[in-house]
Amino acid sequence: MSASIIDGKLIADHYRQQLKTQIQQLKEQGVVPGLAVILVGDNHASHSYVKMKRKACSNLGIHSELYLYESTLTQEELLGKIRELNEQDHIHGILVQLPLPEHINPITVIETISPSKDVDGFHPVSIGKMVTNQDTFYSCTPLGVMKMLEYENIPVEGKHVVILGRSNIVGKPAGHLFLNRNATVTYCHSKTDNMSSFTQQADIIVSAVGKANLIGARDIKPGAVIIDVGMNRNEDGKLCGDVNFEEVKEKAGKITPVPGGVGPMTITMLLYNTVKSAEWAHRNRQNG
Ligand SMILES: Nc1nc(=O)c2c([nH]1)NC[C@@H]1CN(c3ccc(C(=O)N[C@@H](CCC(=O)O)C(=O)O)cc3)C=[N+]21
Repeated sequence: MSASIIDGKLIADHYRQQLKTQIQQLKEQGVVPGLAVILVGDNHASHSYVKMKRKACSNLGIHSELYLYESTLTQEELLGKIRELNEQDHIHGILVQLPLPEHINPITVIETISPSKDVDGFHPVSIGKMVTNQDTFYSCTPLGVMKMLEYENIPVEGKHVVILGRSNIVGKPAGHLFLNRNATVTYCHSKTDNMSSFTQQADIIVSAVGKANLIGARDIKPGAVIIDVGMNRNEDGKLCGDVNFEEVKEKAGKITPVPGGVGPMTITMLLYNTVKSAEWAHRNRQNG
């Protein structure tokens, strides 16, 4: 029995259609959702991601502004720009593309973004609300994973979810979103002894490590749901995830490919958070 492949592009399109309707309704009330994207330096991958994000915005009718800076930009200059954008009513989301140059402290930068415009869900206020199961902006990749499972009608409550990786932007928040949905969560990371003994018990595996072929068929339970958040290049320079797809798909129940899995959902959730922010701002203004 071969796994069914979860089509991230198709699911992303489904949610983008929903967003289109919401954006239309906002526009009828005179509100255009606005996203400011800040990119510092000339990291090639960052430029290509930012391009994808802005294209997705323009396809949906979200206003986007790009602020491009040389890597010599000072931290104070960057903070100044963020403070300016915090004050602008037509900007509902501020995204500072990571990674930043060495001389800029990403924690300070993230903390300068107004929590009401933190569409990446990286601000400590957003994280605190997520951990205490309150409504807030959730980190886009973990949120995209949850929305994918929802679309596929994959049950989460009571299931054993094994998260591989504990980064602040993917692994850690993913565990909290699953916990909020009443899953039993195990985190594995670089110091975990015998990782395979955990993954073999998982109903759902979310891998966000960044190591090609980390997960093989022997590491999973038959029928398990495999969500691959890894982004690696294999020997021939092709994009691949953490999972040995060809091998694992013969044993898994459902599996996401790379590319065309979680990636398109990440961008869709950025749009989702931006629209949510515009709706909140509009409602707050109406309620004075
Ligand atoms: N402040 C900030 N917020 C981010 O959300 C953020 C960031 N910084 N820095 C970099 C990472 C990376 N990231 C991706 C988004 C979409 C795809 C994506 O759509 N990938 C496509 C393939 C793209 C390709 O072909 O190269 C896919 O998986 O199908 C990948 C990666 C957002 N990030």
